Amino acid sequence: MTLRQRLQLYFIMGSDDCLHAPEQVVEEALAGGITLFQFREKGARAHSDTATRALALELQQRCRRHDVPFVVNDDVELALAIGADGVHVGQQDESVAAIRARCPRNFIIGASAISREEAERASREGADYLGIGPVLATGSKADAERPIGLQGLADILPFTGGLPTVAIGGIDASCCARVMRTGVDGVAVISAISRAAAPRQAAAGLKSLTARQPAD
Ligand SMILES: Cc1ncc(COP(=O)(O)OP(=O)(O)O)c(N)n1
Ligand SMILES: Cc1nc(C(=O)O)sc1CCOP(=O)(O)O
Ligand SMILES: [Mg+2]
Repeated sequence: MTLRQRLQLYFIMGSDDCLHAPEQVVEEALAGGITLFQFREKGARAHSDTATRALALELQQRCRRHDVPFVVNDDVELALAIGADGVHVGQQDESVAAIRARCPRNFIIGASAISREEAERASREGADYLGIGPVLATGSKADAERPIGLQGLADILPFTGGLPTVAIGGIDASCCARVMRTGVDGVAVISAISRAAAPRQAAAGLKSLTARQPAD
């Protein structure tokens, strides 16, 4: 599967995001068909460093068993130390160029963009994919910027240098199909799966809503 295909249903999660045990939520999300996972241990109830590493290793094992790549948010050192498949960084994090210079060749580097300029820079610096948003209002990121909306998302897409893209921020089953019609390769979600009463069914529902039809 190509990275573009891997972005179809990108689940992001840390212990602070979950209604149930994180291991259980990830297991259900994997069973429901997520195609990429990002470990994002942030927030008031986030684990200590030691517990974070232990949880990362546990979740990584589960992703491996389902052949789903495991990406770490922000923490390049943790990602390299545990042999993660990649890292996702935003504008406040280490630059894509600096990470590219010190990481293995096949290491996935994802970058956030909320504007044409940020998308162009990330592409120039060697990012492998872009997370574009917030598209809609989100309750999962305390310092999120103002949402750009579906039109804002569509306006950025011509300036991604052909990189694979994923939309993020406030996406759930009610808007997923509309988001996909902008032309992104997939959606990245936290709460639509992590706070669902039944994460497996939630993931499976999103998976079918993000599936490309042959004519697309
Ligand atoms: C796929 C994806 N897109 C965007 C983000 C946001 O990254 P960032 O702006 O660095 O914010 P934090 O997630 O670090 O709070 C993401 N994590 N994943
Ligand atoms: C982690 C993150 N990054 C965003 C960005 O726009 O860069 S929005 C976001 C939170 C996404 O969570 P939910 O699916 O619950 O809205
Ligand atoms: Mg970050």
